[in-house]
Amino acid sequence: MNTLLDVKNLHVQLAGNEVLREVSIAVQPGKLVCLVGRNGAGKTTTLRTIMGYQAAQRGEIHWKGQSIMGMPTHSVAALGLGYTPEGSDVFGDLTVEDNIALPTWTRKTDKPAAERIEAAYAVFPKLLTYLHRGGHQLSGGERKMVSIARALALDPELLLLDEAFEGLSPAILPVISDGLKRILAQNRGVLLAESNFYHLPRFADRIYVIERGEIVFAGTLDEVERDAAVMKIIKGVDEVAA
Ligand SMILES: Nc1ncnc2c1ncn2[C@@H]1O[C@H](COP(=O)(O)OP(=O)(O)OP(=O)(O)O)[C@@H](O)[C@H]1O
Repeated sequence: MNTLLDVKNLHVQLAGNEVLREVSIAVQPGKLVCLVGRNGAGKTTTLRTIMGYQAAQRGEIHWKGQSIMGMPTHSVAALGLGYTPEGSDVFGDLTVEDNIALPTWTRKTDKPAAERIEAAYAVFPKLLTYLHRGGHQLSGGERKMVSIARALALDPELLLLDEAFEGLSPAILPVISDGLKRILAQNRGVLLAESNFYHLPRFADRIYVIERGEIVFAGTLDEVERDAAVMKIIKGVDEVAA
């Protein structure tokens, strides 16, 4: 299967500290790849470096075989990488409808805007029931759905998602999880950074565990669960995140 994103041996220094060391991650179309690690392990830095917000000292980042290392963020996004940062970046003064339409004004693709917007609502159909509500009037879960839908309106082939589940009420977790399934069904890849192992969807295809800037494990969810040493790290993750 074609690899969308191929990160190899990435090193990143921040304020003189080596925050990422030898980080390697691959994501294929229609696959959910999870990067799990405790707070401060390096998940956000990994996603920001891929998106070109953060420079790397060494390593390689390839998108469909082409190096994107050092490319400015707008060029990376134009290639088809969408990013939903941690926390809400929904515009409070805009309606749900306008928040989601925004990327179609700023990024033109081969697909008509209406088709891109339709694909975004297909992931979270519930958003259609409060199209005209302002961003300020949304719950945490609703804001999360809007921010993911907005990234999807860019029509990305890969979505980088930072902490999709953090701080959300238990009732909303399955809604986000179902949305992820629909994103994969649209044949988009997803790279999900998550600090709480127990939030990882069972349908995840591959798990990378990151600890102090290094990938310490890569495998399936079942394989992680069978590895006592890795589970010990993950239990620490859960204690921090709980
Ligand atoms: N701008 C910065 N300057 C210096 N150090 C930084 C900077 N940003 C992050 N760091 C450090 O880099 C390390 C990795 O941070 P990062 O935000 O990538 O972790 P994370 O796994 O995403 O954690 P969280 O879930 O808390 O966001 C941490 O030790 C953090 O303190």
